[in-house]
Amino acid sequence: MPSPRSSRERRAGGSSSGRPEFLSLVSQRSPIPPDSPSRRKESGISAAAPMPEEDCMKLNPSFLGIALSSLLAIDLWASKRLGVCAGEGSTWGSARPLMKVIEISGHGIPWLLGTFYGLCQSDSSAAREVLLNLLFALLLDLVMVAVVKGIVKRPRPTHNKMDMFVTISVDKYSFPSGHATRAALVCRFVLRHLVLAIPLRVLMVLWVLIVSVSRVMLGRHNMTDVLFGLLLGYMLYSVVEYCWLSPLSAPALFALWSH
Ligand SMILES: CC(C)=CCC/C(C)=C/COP(=O)(O)O
Repeated sequence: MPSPRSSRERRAGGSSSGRPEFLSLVSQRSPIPPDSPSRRKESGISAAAPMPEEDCMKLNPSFLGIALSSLLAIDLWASKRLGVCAGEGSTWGSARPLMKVIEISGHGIPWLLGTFYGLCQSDSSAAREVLLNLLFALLLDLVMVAVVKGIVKRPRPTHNKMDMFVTISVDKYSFPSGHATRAALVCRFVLRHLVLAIPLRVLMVLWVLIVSVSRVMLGRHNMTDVLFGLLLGYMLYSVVEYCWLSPLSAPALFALWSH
């Protein structure tokens, strides 16, 4: 009965130097190209099963790939540690009701209803213009967040309890945080278009920070979801400013709201 070693050698072409790990050394001296059919036969590698390219890439991950995976690992780890209000039994579980009030302050429904109500009640054309654009900004934000969530499909953190007030189907995904985009967008909008005293302006910025931090503390999001959300909301404001609706650019819309 042949020994396992000798049968392995026969498969490899009868020589131990035919083992694939020695091929690079052999090919330095041999005139036969390393990927020629005879070399493959010698090494026992089937011509019908070439080494998949993606396997080679896994062995040589790019610097960017390593940096991204490390960032995501740190993000998951830190977000889990910061999710101190994720459940009633969590470290800061008693602060959960307060966090949920903060959550509602950045929810789309109160902002949409409030803006719509203001629009119906306003009797100055300047106020109507600002509120109509705020309504446009809120709707644009909802659509953009839904599109990105639907494309990225990043699941919510495992420690999140899905007990949020009114959600839509894409809200099972976490990237980006809709609350963070809305808070950043509304903050830029309000600071630009409302004449507010300095303490109120500071309060507005604080509200954005509190809403953002509360998303991670509630366990709803990872930190990168919130950071990207803030960036997206900030940029969306520039789009709103660029597409600003006025009685000149959208007369039909303004005719709808004039009493
Ligand atoms: C139903 C409407 C009008 C808005 C949904 C608002 C909502 C639940 C967003 C999700 O926010 P996060 O992504 O921050 O969890």
